[in-house]
Amino acid sequence: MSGAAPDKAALRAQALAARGQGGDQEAIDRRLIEVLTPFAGQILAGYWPIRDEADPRPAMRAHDGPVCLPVVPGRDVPLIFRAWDGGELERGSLGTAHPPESCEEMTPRVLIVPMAGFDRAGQRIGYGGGYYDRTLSLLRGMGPVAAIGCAFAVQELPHIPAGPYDQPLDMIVTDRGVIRVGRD
Ligand SMILES: Nc1nc2c(c(=O)[nH]1)N(C=O)[C@@H](CNc1ccc(C(=O)N[C@@H](CCC(=O)O)C(=O)O)cc1)CN2
Ligand SMILES: Nc1ncnc2c1ncn2[C@@H]1O[C@H](COP(=O)(O)OP(=O)(O)OP(=O)(O)O)[C@@H](O)[C@H]1O
Repeated sequence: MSGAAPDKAALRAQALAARGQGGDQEAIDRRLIEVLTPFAGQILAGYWPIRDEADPRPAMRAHDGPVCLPVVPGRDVPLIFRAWDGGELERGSLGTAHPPESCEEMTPRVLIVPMAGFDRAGQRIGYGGGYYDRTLSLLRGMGPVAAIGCAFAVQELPHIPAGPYDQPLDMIVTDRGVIRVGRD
């Protein structure tokens, strides 16, 4: 292995281990709320954190507009999103929590995207299901979408090799700053 580029599984394991160190959650809250201000009135997709993921819920609660959460409808298909008004959630099979079927399905215009790892070019690694790649590809085909990655700064990796399906992020918010992809 020496000299070879680390593969995605190794990068994912490295970033997830680093995630355990955590970071300044309040700094993430502040920055997320700030970058979301221009999206007032638009539909925001957040996520319900699993284990020690950075928590986007304070920013979701502060959003001035409709908020929805992802639902996994099955393997190898895009996520769908259901309205979340602070009500009860159901447990999903992958350790997720999502609104019940009675909640309206929505098409978000801005998404806070969970990440295992990221790099400064806006490439991201998730849990490996390809869910956000498929979802962003679909949404971007329908109109303008802002994908905002959210993670602790310790989850940054020097370089993530981009595959053909990988959808880059537009912005990354960490406890140490905001990375505006393509504008730094
Ligand atoms: N909070 C959150 N919600 C999300 C995602 C995510 O990454 N984070 N997803 C992003 O695609 C989708 C769900 N996809 C997932 C794919 C795999 C696993 C998974 O491997 N779960 C492990 C636990 C991992 C851990 O705790 O660190 C498991 O259930 O064993 C979870 C979600 C939609 N919702
Ligand atoms: N639009 C797509 N069409 C077909 N296959 C796809 C698409 N997007 C991703 N995939 C496949 O999904 C698999 C997982 O992709 P990847 O490792 O990039 O997931 P991830 O970004 O870590 O996961 P997630 O987005 O769920 O957090 C890969 O085999 C990839 O080829």
